[in-house]
Amino acid sequence: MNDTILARIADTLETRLPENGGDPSTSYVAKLLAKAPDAFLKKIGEEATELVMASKDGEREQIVYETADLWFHCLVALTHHHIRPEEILAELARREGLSGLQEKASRSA
Ligand SMILES: N=c1c2ncn([C@@H]3O[C@H](COP(=O)(O)OP(=O)(O)OP(=O)(O)O)[C@@H](O)[C@H]3O)c2ncn1[C@@H]1O[C@H](COP(=O)(O)O)[C@@H](O)[C@H]1O
Repeated sequence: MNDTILARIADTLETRLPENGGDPSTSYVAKLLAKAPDAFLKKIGEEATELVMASKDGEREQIVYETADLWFHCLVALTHHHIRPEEILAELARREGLSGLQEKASRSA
């Protein structure tokens, strides 16, 4: 049983894939996936820009809202590529405690 919100949303998004019978006339996600990758890439670009603007303005509520939009559209992209959010969480866990500066230095070593 997938009990995190990201896993539950991913489960739903998988049902919207064209090969799983996703119907663009009843589902926003199926509409995006039917026109993959261009449709969701356009939305990711738009939502990222909206987050940049909200951050510039320092509007707390708007930052939360736009980040949710961006994360959601990233989940749609992952669904298209058959990548589960758990893989992203595992990658973040792998990086936990490793300073970005340290990691960058190790690349040039
Ligand atoms: N979390 C979301 C979610 N967040 C945002 N959105 C939609 O993403 C779109 C964001 O686009 P904008 O804010 O730019 O609004 P817009 O201008 O109307 O959008 P466009 O027509 O330009 O694409 C809106 O239509 C939102 O409703 C979402 N749509 C769906 N979900 C999840 O996905 C599930 C499946 O959705 P359907 O496939 O539509 O049933 C839902 O049950 C939710 O859990």
